[in-house]
Amino acid sequence: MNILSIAGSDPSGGAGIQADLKAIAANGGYGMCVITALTAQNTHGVSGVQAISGDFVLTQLEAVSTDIRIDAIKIGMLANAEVIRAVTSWLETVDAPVVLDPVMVATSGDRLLDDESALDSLLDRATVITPNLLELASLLREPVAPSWDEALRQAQRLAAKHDTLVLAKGGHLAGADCPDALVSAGGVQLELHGARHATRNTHGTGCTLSSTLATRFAATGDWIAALEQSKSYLSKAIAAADQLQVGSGHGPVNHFIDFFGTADPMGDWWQKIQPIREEIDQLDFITRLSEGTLDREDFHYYIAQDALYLLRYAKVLSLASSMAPDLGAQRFWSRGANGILDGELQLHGSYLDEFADTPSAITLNYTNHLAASQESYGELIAAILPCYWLYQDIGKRLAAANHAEHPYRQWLETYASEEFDSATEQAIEMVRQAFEQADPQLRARMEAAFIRSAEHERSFFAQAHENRVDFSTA
Ligand SMILES: Nc1ncnc2c1ncn2[C@@H]1O[C@H](COP(=O)(O)OP(=O)(O)OP(=O)(O)O)[C@@H](O)[C@H]1O
Ligand SMILES: Cc1ncc(CO)c(N)n1
Repeated sequence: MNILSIAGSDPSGGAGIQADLKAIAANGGYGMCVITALTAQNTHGVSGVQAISGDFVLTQLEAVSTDIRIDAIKIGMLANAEVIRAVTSWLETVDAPVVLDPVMVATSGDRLLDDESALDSLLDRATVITPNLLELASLLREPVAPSWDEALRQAQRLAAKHDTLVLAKGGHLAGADCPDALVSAGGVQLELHGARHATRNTHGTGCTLSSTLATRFAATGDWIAALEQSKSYLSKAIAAADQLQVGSGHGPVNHFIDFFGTADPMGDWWQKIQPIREEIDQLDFITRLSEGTLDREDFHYYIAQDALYLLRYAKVLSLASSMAPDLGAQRFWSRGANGILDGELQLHGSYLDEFADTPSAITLNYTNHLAASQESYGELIAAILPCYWLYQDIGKRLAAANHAEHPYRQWLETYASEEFDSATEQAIEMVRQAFEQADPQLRARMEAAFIRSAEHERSFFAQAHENRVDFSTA
């Protein structure tokens, strides 16, 4: 589907044609853009506008339409009457559906159209007009609707006046709800209510919604389905906006959230290792440990290997501490290393006559993977994380099976403590922060390191029963 955006440029990338191209691509369309104006703007506001001449807007439009099939058009900022005349005359030569976002002021309050009445000539050609509450009132030359019900009546009047559909947007209303409604001359066709996300990063929501609507209509041929899909996409993009950290004012929405994970990347990782978590739960080692029927010998084999693992793991935590970007993280990983050396390993020692000195192949593989992840801090702590998170998760279930006579009572208690919960939560947060700062390549490496460690955890638990592969030297 080829979608043409006719709009202004926002060099900060969150609104205008930049937002349109991102939204069109994220929704499966091929985006094209004819630029009507250059703006100088950022997340705080607009500091300059330079309109393109009507003639050159027309030259751009003709270059596109004489060569490329256009499946839908989205119109945004038009700057002035000259540009509007150029676009209106060109539209007589094409019959694609038009979503017209009557952009008059930016989210920051800056004006983006010098003569609002000039829009009138274009409204009849639109298929859908998408005004916010202020633009709706302005197009009708009426006062701003004081309530959503009145906004719906205004939308109906505008639809009747121009024989179009009107998408009334309630983003500027006060309250927890963000309603939108598709209205025709006959009345409301579809009303959607979405939760208002608590974020100041809503720069470009209107641009994103209108270009998504054009794209989804080109794909479905149905305005109702197109609006449902568009609202759901925009809501996800707004919910994930704070992850972007672009600028210090009203930042952009997160257009590609569906490509790089759900709103919480850590939740997404946890989902991805679900099959591994299930396998661990079903291992003989875990079920027998929980029932208390695990052979002493198997338990000792595990504990001996785990002691060897922990000695190396403590070194890896110290390394993470030395690579940490801030004091809080440095202290956290260092405390983790100390906790192992002074706490967990004491417990292991209490089960063992002496520490084994030969790591199994499985133990060695896991610690080698940790050591191989030290190229960057993000990757290293992603590799470290499953050891916290899986033990905390499994620890909860094991603790539920614990009782005074349980042969492995002390071990079962260790990983179900509040301290371990809190350490796990902090470790997840450290990784989340590193992930948010990482570029896409590092994010991919972090995720791979995390999943690989989870796989090593499974093999580690399984090794007492399944494959005791020992290297002759280690
Ligand atoms: N905080 C929010 N949480 C959820 N949805 C929101 C939020 N803010 C705006 N929206 C949605 O964004 C879309 C655009 O609405 P709005 O009324 O803000 O349009 P606009 O003023 O044209 O946008 P812009 O601010 O980009 O110019 C609507 O679907 C609205 O429901
Ligand atoms: C170029 C451009 N178009 C539209 C908007 C509306 O948000 C904006 N801020 N900038």
